[in-house]
Amino acid sequence: MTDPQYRADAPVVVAVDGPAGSGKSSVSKATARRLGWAYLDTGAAYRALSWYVVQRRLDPTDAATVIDALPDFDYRIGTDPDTYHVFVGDHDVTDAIREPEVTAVVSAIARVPEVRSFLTGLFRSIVARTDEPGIVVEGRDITTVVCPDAPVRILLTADEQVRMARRSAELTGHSAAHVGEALRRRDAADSRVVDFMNAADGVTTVDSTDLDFDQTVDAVIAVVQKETHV
Ligand SMILES: Nc1ncnc2c1ncn2[C@@H]1O[C@H](COP(=O)(O)OP(=O)(O)OP(=O)(O)O)[C@@H](O)[C@H]1O
Ligand SMILES: Nc1ccn([C@@H]2O[C@H](COP(=O)(O)O)[C@@H](O)[C@H]2O)c(=O)n1
Repeated sequence: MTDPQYRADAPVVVAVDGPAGSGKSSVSKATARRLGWAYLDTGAAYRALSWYVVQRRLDPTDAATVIDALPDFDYRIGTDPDTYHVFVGDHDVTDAIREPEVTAVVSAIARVPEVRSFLTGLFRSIVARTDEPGIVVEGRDITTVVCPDAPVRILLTADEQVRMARRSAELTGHSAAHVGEALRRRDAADSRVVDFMNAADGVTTVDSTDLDFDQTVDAVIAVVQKETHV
């Protein structure tokens, strides 16, 4: 019997994983824009849930409390790379979810299995509802858990020192040492939950250590073209 979720015009999925600061969001967004496809930032959902928990003055380290918050978590995200916005209820949290207070607690929220399965379901339904011919989906477990059957699966990486330097260049008012330490700590915590440092079978590694931004987007698009002939 045909899967009821099957659509003959289902979007081509480009799954992108990688560590913090590897360029997943910016490179995936630029790739989607160049292809005229949709873009889904999955980290934004983990961040928005963290924002919601902090706003409600709940304890982000208490898994039961976080799980109890899920049914009321009213989350919406745009998938147009040019008009990308994130909402929780009526609040536009697009900028707020990038604040260091939110980033500091997101790994604790992301390690809760019930949170992961709730958000994985949400991501899959957003992908299934995409009207564009393709969608670039980026995060930590897209190539392995969320969309393991995607025709294009990429691990986007760069040396830790390079990632730290790129991240601290965009955060004014924070010391490079502090930014670097926060990035390293978050990667260490996140890698206990999912492996985004090593490419799973069939996943292509794009290492941007020695590439500039445009060269990295070109490299990702070359993988998409090779795998899908678009
Ligand atoms: N190849 C590159 N050359 C130079 N700068 C880059 C390159 N790729 C990404 N950047 C820059 O590095 C910074 C981090 O990129 P981005 O925010 O996209 O990373 P990320 O992997 O999504 O990080 P996080 O997981 O922490 O959200 C951005 O300022 C981005 O413009
Ligand atoms: N597929 C994903 C995506 C993200 N996370 C968690 O969210 C945090 C924020 O992600 P960014 O990509 O916006 O930096 C990240 O540190 C992870 O804790 C995840 O677990 N799985």
